[in-house]
Amino acid sequence: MSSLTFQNVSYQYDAEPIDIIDNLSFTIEAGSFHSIVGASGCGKSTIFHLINGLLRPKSGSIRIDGAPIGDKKHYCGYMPQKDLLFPWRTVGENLGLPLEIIGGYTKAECKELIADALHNVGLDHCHNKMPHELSGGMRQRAAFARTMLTGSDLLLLDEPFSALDFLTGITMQEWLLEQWEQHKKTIIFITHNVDEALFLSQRIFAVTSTPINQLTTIDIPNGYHHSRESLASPEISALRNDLIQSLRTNVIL
Ligand SMILES: Nc1ncnc2c1ncn2[C@@H]1O[C@H](COP(=O)(O)OP(=O)(O)OP(=O)(O)O)[C@@H](O)[C@H]1O
Repeated sequence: MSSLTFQNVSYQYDAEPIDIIDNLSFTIEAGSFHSIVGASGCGKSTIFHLINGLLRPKSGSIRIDGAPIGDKKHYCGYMPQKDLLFPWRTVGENLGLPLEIIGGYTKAECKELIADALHNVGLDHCHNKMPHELSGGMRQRAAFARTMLTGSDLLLLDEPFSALDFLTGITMQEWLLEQWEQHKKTIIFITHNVDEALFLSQRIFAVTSTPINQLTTIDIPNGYHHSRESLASPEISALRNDLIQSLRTNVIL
């Protein structure tokens, strides 16, 4: 399991004269489920790109288990909003990608790892299918399986269910919780959807300032059952109202 620490991190895009992230510090404990919720364009994906190394902070440090990310390899799996399965590869071949990147696996080992990963997400029968033959929910499960095959303990999930219809979306939320409970990964989940964050998370980081110089922390009470019924409880309803109120102060129109 991996913990993550941002220490005084700042970032601005070269094309933009202003900071997107300004002296931001926070910690995420190993094995936890955090959501980041915030208005469109506030910098949530930028935080992910700083964690996965696509962007480098202008100042400050990002550490995994206490070590700078520059010293680490294959420390996180990243699942973007669009599944980005390669349309010319079968589902099985798509899942094999992270194994090819990491290297060192025999053909037989790859075959077994891919078969296990497909089984884990309920897609045993899809190994030889092309991505366009899958439904939206199946594609997201395949993309999640591919992210799991990075072998990383830290998973960054960027709005993975936002393009799905409502019922598929809530089914996928329940499925993701089961995956988290089973595999004990550290998950950071970006969403615009307040109820999705309340349903899934142990802690929510709300982006309530631009540039992002702090994250407003909302802790979900211990003993919360992560069920649809609990979402309607007075305690969670009060949290929902607080969260919406604080997010509204930062809407960029
Ligand atoms: N490559 C880039 N070059 C310049 N500016 C960028 C770049 N990528 C993002 N930005 C700007 O940085 C800001 C934050 O973008 P980011 O994608 O992190 O926001 P977000 O909160 O993830 O948005 P959304 O919820 O809409 O996906 C936005 O103003 C965006 O226009």
